[in-house]
Amino acid sequence: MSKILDHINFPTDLRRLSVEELTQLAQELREFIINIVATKEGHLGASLGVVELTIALHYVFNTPKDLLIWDVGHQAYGHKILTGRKEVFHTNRQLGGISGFPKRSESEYDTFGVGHSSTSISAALGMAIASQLKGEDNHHIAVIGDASIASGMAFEGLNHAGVTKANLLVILNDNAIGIDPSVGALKQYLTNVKTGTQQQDNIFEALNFDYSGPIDGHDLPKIITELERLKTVKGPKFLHVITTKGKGLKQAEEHQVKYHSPGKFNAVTGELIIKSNLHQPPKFQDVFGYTIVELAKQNEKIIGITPAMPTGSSLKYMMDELPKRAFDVGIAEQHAVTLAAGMATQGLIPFCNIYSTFLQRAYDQVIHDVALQNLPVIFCLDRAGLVGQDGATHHGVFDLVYLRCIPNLILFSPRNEIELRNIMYTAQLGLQHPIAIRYPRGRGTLLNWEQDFKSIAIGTGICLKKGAKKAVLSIGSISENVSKALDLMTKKQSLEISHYDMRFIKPLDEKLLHTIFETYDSVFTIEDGVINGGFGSAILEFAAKNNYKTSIKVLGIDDDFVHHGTIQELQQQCKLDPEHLKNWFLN
Ligand SMILES: Cc1ncc(C[n+]2csc(CCOP(=O)(O)OP(=O)(O)O)c2C)c(N)n1
Ligand SMILES: CC(=O)[C@@H](O)[C@H](O)COP(=O)(O)O
Ligand SMILES: [Mg+2]
Repeated sequence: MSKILDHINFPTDLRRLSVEELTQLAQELREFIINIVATKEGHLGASLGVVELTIALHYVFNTPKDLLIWDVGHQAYGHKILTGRKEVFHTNRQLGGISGFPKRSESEYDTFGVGHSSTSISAALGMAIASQLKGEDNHHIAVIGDASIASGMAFEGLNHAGVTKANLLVILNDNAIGIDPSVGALKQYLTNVKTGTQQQDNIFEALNFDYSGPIDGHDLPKIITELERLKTVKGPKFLHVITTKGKGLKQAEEHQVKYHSPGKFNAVTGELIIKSNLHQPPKFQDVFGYTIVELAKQNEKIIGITPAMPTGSSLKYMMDELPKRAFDVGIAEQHAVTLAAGMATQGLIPFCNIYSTFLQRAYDQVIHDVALQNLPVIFCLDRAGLVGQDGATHHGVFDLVYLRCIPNLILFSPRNEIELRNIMYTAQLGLQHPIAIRYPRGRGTLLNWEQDFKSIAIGTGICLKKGAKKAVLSIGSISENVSKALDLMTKKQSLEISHYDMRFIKPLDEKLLHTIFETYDSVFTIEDGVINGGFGSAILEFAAKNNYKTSIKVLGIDDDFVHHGTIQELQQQCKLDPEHLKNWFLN
């Protein structure tokens, strides 16, 4: 039987349908998303939850003239499929395929590039003010989730919008969960609104928004009627919509955390296709999670902090075992950093775990609140380096550069699980400075990683392999590719090359560097971050300062954004895979 979706490529097509047909389309769109995500992987629950809302928005509003902005954008799969990308949706997040997030270069319907949360209200307000100034009468709609609206940036946008006459509609997609359960007082407020037990004034009305809702976000006719009404209301408007994350797939509704981004699953039954963990090295995240619990049981000053990523970072283990000492503060990176700083002033030892890419949002807090006051906060920067399919918005490739320039901050990158454990151990023994420990997404290399702790002397690198002529200096887990590159060489070739794991980008092991520059004809540096200002730059600066004339080749990520693909594919693209490294070292 022919499907309605077969005939829908753009919103103009769906605007010809009856409301009954739209309901059928919603069913088909869900199936389409499920079928493709089941094999290609990606974010699932969020897109399933907004199927009706997506259809209603494109039905009622004149997109792309009316500007629609999806916050984070992980929920925009339906939007992509209905705006010209149905035929290429199977390439979602794959190398050379479409992005998992809205992206301006991909479609005129993607009005704003997203990936990091809570930007939609500011962006939509900016567009609305621009339209006003240009004398245009189009609509501007920000769709934001209940976890994302609790972030500082979103509040800043609401605060400004409320004193404008901008033609702005903020739609709160409230499914009462982020990746993990939503947290905080605003979440409680929204629950009270939903259950009718809210006693105080409506927050959004108090901020001068025309508030409506809460309405059932799966009731298509109701949403359409409400959006039609809102189209006629002037100034800033706020619609509160209640949805179910994972709607339409039983397992995704019942296990919303897991099905946020479930990996491969059976499209018919919803069952996950689970890869065995047996005889596999652990994920760095789990090493962090188990180690912090182990250390915290011995040292009562240790605190764990995550801004909204307890499952992803594995801080969840500590939250389960030591709930009074582990905090999920919601999507609030800036707050997480300054909260840690406050705790450190009182003698606590905060481990503040933040994805490298999301720490970008708390840069001033790292400098002003932590480093300037030299407070011994321990930053654990997860997802450092290339992260894979999330792509350009999420790669943690800038941290070495943006952290290296900050006085007082120690910067370390473990090459393996044991080094991660040992630096965590060392850090909680009592450092005189803050430290950032950056490690990658995914598995390490060791099966026997649960060894007794040994402290690491700050500012020391180590030699992993001795050779005669050339020295390769690596930082962090990319060291594994260097070892593999050496394995690809003939014995004679490999005998020429030494390999050092410098471990600390700051302070550099200057004693070791003097030995290296006095010994070898040429030096290679390698890092899984951008090279303009990172580890290689630090080595170049050292060599220049000390008048070494040795040839230095800096390997890493060029001055460009890296898009999506598997980590292996992207390493090849950046010429950081073992084969390319071998060629660099031999030529
Ligand atoms: C600044 C920032 N911090 C953290 C994240 C990771 N993250 C992506 S989606 C998400 C939860 C979003 O929840 P919500 O806004 O409620 O949307 P839902 O997934 O429920 O639709 C989080 C924490 C992010 N993308 N950006
Ligand atoms: C949309 C978003 O920001 C998160 O869902 C992110 O994709 C999580 O990344 P990990 O899968 O690496 O935890
Ligand atoms: Mg939510």
